This record gives sequence, C-alpha cells and structure tokens, in this order.
Amino acid sequence: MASNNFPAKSLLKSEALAKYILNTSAYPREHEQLKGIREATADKYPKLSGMGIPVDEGQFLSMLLKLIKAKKTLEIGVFTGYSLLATALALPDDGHITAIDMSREYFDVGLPFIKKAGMEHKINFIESDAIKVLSEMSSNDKHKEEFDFIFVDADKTNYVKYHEHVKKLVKIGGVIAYDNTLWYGYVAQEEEEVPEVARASRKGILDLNINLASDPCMEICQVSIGDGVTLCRRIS
Ligand SMILES: C[S@@+](CC[C@H](N)C(=O)[O-])C[C@H]1O[C@@H](n2cnc3c(N)ncnc32)[C@H](O)[C@@H]1O
Repeated sequence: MASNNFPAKSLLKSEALAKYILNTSAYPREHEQLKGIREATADKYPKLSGMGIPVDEGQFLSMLLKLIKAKKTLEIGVFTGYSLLATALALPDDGHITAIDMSREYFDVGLPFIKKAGMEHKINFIESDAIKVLSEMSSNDKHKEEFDFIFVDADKTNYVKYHEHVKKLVKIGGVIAYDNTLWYGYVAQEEEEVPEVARASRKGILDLNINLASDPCMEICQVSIGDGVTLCRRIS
C-alpha cells in the first residue's frame, strides 16, 4: 500500500534496478487488460496508484498459481483489481476467486478490464469488512480447507488476525501469500526513524513476521519482490 506520504519506491532496491526489471522482463509480458487497470488506476487515483501490486509481482503470483495448479482462491484487499485479474488469468476456466474489499468503488474501476479479459465469471466480489467475512467463514466447517491459494493485501494492522482465520481456510499443501511484509524497508529500521503515518502498519507487519516464523503449521519463505511477499505453505 502507498500514499503520497510514503516513498514512491520500495527502499529495497534502487530506482534504476526496479526500472531495469520492469522494462526488461515485466512490461513486455504484461497482459493488455492488466496494463489497462494500471493506467486507469493511475488516472483515477494518482496518489494511490502504488496500492496495486507491481507488474513483476503480478507475474510472480501468476507463475506460482500455475505451478501449484490452483483452482479455488481467496483474495483479501482487491483495490482496483490488478492482483485479482492477474490471479483470474492464471486460473483454469473453471477456477474461482472469492474477492473481498470494503470498497466497491475501487473494484468498479478495474471491472471493465476484467470483463474485457473475459474473466468476470471466475470472480465473486464481496463488499465488506474482511475480518467480518473471514470470522464467519473460518467458523463454518463448509469453508475449512477450501482454498488452494489465499492472497492477503489489505489493512496491515490486522494481518495477525487474518492469519488466524485464513490458516483454517487454506488446504493442507496450499499457499497463503502476504503482501508488503518488508513494508518499504521500515521493518529493518528503528521506530523513531519511520514516518508516523507508517508506524501502525509497520507494527502489524513486524507482529505478523514474528508470528509466521514460529508457526509450526506453515513452511515459510519471504521473498523480496515488490514490497516483500511471504509465502506460507500449510503443512499441518
Ligand atoms: C493495497 S490495496 C490492495 C491492492 C490489490 N491487491 C491490487 O493489486 O490492486 C488494499 C485494499 O484493502 C482494502 N481494505 C483495507 N482494509 C480492509 C478491510 N478491513 N476489509 C476489506 N478490505 C479492506 C482497501 O479498501 C484497499 O482496496
């Protein structure tokens, strides 16, 4: 997530290196309708356009979804739908995504591109507070071990709570991916050095990272792509 108070780029790599990756391998392979979402988002929300996952991360998730042959996925934090469409494009034709965001307005910006890509039939969008929906789902046996893949990219202060719920919803052998687990590099800085606006989310991410590192039900791998993505494979 980014706002105009945050650094435009992750602190993790130089601007030149980020540009090199995007220009060399990511932009040339970007699906036309994903590009459409990216450009429409930049037009409509110039200060928020960094909220969508970067193009190289979209391609990473797409590759991962195909490798694990995911069919049923859950997305928490849709915004204008970049990661959602990247996921939909990676699933087979009978794949299905349950996508939750508290704002329908954001989703509607990306929807025409999702439709043009012929992916609408794979998506069930739920406009709601994700904690509320996940509490209901995780207490209902019908949804236990339902999903092959879960992508969490919403309010960072709730990530530990999300983990309590989604660990019950992912299949054994399935994958949960948490976005922004390096939080612009602020996780490695002292709190006083971090802008106030980023502190609460930094704390949420620090708590999640510690929690995941000691979760015996998950094999984990923290990848420094985008703003950091932690993959958790449920092992028990
Ligand atoms: C970083 S953006 C998601 C970006 C998206 N994955 C993409 O690639 O474009 C975070 C989203 O989470 C949503 N959000 C934040 N807190 C939420 C909550 N408690 N329940 C549901 N959605 C929430 C916001 O409305 C916002 O659209």
